[in-house]
Amino acid sequence: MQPILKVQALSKTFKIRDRFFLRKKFKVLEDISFCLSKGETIAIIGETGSGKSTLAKILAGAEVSQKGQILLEGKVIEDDGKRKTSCRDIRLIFQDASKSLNPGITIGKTLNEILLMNTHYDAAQRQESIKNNLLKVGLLAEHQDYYPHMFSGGQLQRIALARALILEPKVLVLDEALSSLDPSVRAQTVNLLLKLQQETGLSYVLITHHLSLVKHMSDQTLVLDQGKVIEAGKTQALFIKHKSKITQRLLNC
Ligand SMILES: Nc1ncnc2c1ncn2[C@@H]1O[C@H](COP(=O)(O)OP(=O)(O)OP(=O)(O)O)[C@@H](O)[C@H]1O
Repeated sequence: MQPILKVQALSKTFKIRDRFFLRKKFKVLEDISFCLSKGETIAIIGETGSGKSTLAKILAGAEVSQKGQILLEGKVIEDDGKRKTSCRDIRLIFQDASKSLNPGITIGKTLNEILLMNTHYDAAQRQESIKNNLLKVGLLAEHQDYYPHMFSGGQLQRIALARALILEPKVLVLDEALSSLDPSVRAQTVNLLLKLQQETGLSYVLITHHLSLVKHMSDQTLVLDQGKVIEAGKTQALFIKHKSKITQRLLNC
């Protein structure tokens, strides 16, 4: 079966200045490759600074790579640093949902603007889509009239999810998206994500420091160290048998 997402030899270099203000190149990702099937989850783990968030941003089109390809359903969407299509099929959710919401406008308006910019829906269709998406993530239709400060942390993460889902993406990239939630809200959100995955065949790229989430949610796991893949495989197998000391250290956390 053709993978929904295929990443081939993706590399990224940042230009930085060292302490003597000299220009230096810093390789943050080197030759990253993986495949993700429809309805599957891949976890990306690694020590701090290993390049996980940079990879998440590149996948979602918020940052560009320098080399390598990203293919979605067999079609090249990024080729050696050139993004070919819009990023509505791969959506990113990060840790603090409130930071990405405009505090001055209601949730309904935020969702409506996304639909206005990305679809040809008329007003009635947009209203229907907003209502359905809020219900899909376990919120109420009335919540569209609320402002971001009127929600709890868990509800804000659900809004981030509704905002990501409203354009019917194929892949969701969850960059520590569940980390700031307290354990019971996190468990509810995980169940919601798994239910959505079962119902719609969504695929997830899960970036997290929480090993219990990796075990519970992911089919395969990729271990990054200093921008390189040092180990990859089926999650269950990787937890039982791994070769690298870094993986050992991460799994013992
Ligand atoms: N825009 C940038 N310019 C220069 N260096 C950057 C930039 N963004 C990230 N980096 C560097 O790239 C490296 C990887 O950062 P990244 O945020 O991808 O790591 P991470 O694995 O997500 O870390 P964490 O687990 O702490 O979130 C870090 O050394 C970081 O300082």
